[in-house]
Amino acid sequence: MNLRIAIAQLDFLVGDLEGNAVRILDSAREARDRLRAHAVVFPELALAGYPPEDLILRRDFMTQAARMLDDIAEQTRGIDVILGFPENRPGMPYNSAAVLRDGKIHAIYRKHALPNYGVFDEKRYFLPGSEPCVFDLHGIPVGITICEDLWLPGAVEQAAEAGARLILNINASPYHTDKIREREEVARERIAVAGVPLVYVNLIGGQDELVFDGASFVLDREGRVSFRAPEFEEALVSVDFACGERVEPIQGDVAEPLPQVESVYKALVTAIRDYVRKNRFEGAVLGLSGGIDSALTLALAADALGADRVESVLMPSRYTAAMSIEDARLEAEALGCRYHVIPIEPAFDAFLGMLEESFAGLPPDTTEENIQARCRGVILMAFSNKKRKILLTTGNKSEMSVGYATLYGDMAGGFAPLKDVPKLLVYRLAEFRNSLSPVIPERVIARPPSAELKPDQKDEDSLPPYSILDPILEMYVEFDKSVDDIIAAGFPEREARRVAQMVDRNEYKRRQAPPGVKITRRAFGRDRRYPITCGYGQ
Ligand SMILES: Nc1ncnc2c1ncn2[C@@H]1O[C@H](COP(=O)(O)OP(=O)(O)OC[C@H]2O[C@@H]([n+]3cccc(C(=O)O)c3)[C@H](O)[C@@H]2O)[C@@H](O)[C@H]1O
Ligand SMILES: Nc1ncnc2c1ncn2[C@@H]1O[C@H](COP(=O)(O)OP(=O)(O)OP(=O)(O)O)[C@@H](O)[C@H]1O
Ligand SMILES: NC(=O)CC[C@H](N)C(=O)O
Repeated sequence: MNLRIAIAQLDFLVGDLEGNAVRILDSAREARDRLRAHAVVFPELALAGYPPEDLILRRDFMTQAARMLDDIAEQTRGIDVILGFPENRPGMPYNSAAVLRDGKIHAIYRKHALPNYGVFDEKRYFLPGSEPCVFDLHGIPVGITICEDLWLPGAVEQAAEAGARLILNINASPYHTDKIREREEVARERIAVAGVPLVYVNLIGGQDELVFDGASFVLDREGRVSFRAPEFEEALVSVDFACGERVEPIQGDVAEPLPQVESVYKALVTAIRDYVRKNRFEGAVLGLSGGIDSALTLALAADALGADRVESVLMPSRYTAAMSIEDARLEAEALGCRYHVIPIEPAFDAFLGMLEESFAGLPPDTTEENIQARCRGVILMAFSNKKRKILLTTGNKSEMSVGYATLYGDMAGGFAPLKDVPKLLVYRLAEFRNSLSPVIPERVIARPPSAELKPDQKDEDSLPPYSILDPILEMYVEFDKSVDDIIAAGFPEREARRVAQMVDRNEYKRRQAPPGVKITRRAFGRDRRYPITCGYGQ
């Protein structure tokens, strides 16, 4: 006998209980009628979206979630529906999975392992379950587990001991580079002990600082991948199991993991697209300088939203090189995005005039540089207000780490696509995008980066070269290494200490920065929470 299971690798909008319920019912019908599946499996907390955060603390939200689950169950016929939902037991919320069958809730599993590190806060919201859930699916005992349950010994083995011959693990596992390999490795470790095949169903789509990449998969009992869904695409697909003495997955399509730079590019595109769509913006606007950060951000936005929904503004000052304006024009034209040219000199002059008397006798310094960045911020926010387009900031992770950006200037905006992308990766992403079609002039990639806020300014006047800065930052921010560790790894003491100091001192800036999407092991934002006011430092 064969068992057919549909994997629903779909995007659910956080908080949209009604919309998500409709998607679940529509997909269940499609899985039953088109795919002829015995069961359809949705991701973790599909009904609520992930992560629902403090919505879980609201009684009205939890009551409505319970009502929607009953509604879905009532309308479920001819197929088993397995889905994640927030369980409403007064004072005792659980992160649960339900098996819906023939108009009823047939079984419930409560997640055992609640992740409470990195971007996860599940202990703030949920109590841990302790019981296994094994149900009969067309004569096969099937166990359910939820996401983190796979990352620790316990729940999967317990389900197998309770008789499960197949595990369905439902997930909301966010992307970072190399995550597919990590997931499949832990899954392999678990089933090596449990000795049963496993179906892993992941969420897809962008949600604030997170992006979910899908890449759902099936492992046979030996840990071989017999199916893998594509990354960053919705999919409703079936996988078959031959059920004799053993339950064996039948070989299906195995999507190859994308090369790293391409997967980051897709993650950023997905994050921008979903942030704009889910927050109902008409499109996006950004300042286009002729530098690489804004060039890449424009390409990402155009790929995410379509060129006709993205506008750019070129705002030359007295320090802007003619080449920069020319390159910015070429970038907008190559992508087919509308652009406006608005010199900032009149506003800059007006501000200097207004401050002249108060600042008499004080030498020019970064104050004047910052006024230029803030003139641009005012203009860009006007575009955002008038056109209902989100303002994308262009700062990358290297700059955000060391505070090389102006508060209320180039940091003004609503979403920061490159916030977790180190500068050296910005270059690789630009080259990758150009390999699809040339949209960023080669000299923009080749030229040394400059903020163009004073004559002949180069980033390297204020910062170590990115070839030194980025690896130091990776050690300090992503791997929590000490300055001594960094020096021991061969970096100059002066640079190591200076970089660590800049990172520590600029927490206040990052706390005021717009959200951006996590693509590395450790991003700024909910993934790295340091005090602003802090007596510990280098
Ligand atoms: N602990 C704290 N908590 C809260 N606020 C704090 C603070 N410490 C300073 N501040 C405030 O922050 C101000 C300093 O920050 P801010 O006004 O931003 O100015 P600041 O960091 O001094 O200057 C901006 C830097 O970014 C560079 N930049 C600007 C624009 C673009 C780029 C680029 O690469 O694209 C680079 C620019 O060359 C300059 O080095 C202080 O005057 C004070 O008001
Ligand atoms: N002349 C300009 N016209 C329009 N926007 C500008 C201009 N100068 C700066 N900006 C905005 O401020 C941001 C920060 O400036 P900055 O020069 O640091 O970045 P960049 O030019 O994109 O890249 P790079 O850091 O490589 O120079 C730009 O990305 C852009 O959004
Ligand atoms: N939602 C979860 O339990 C996710 C935790 C898990 N370690 C992951 O990132 O895949």
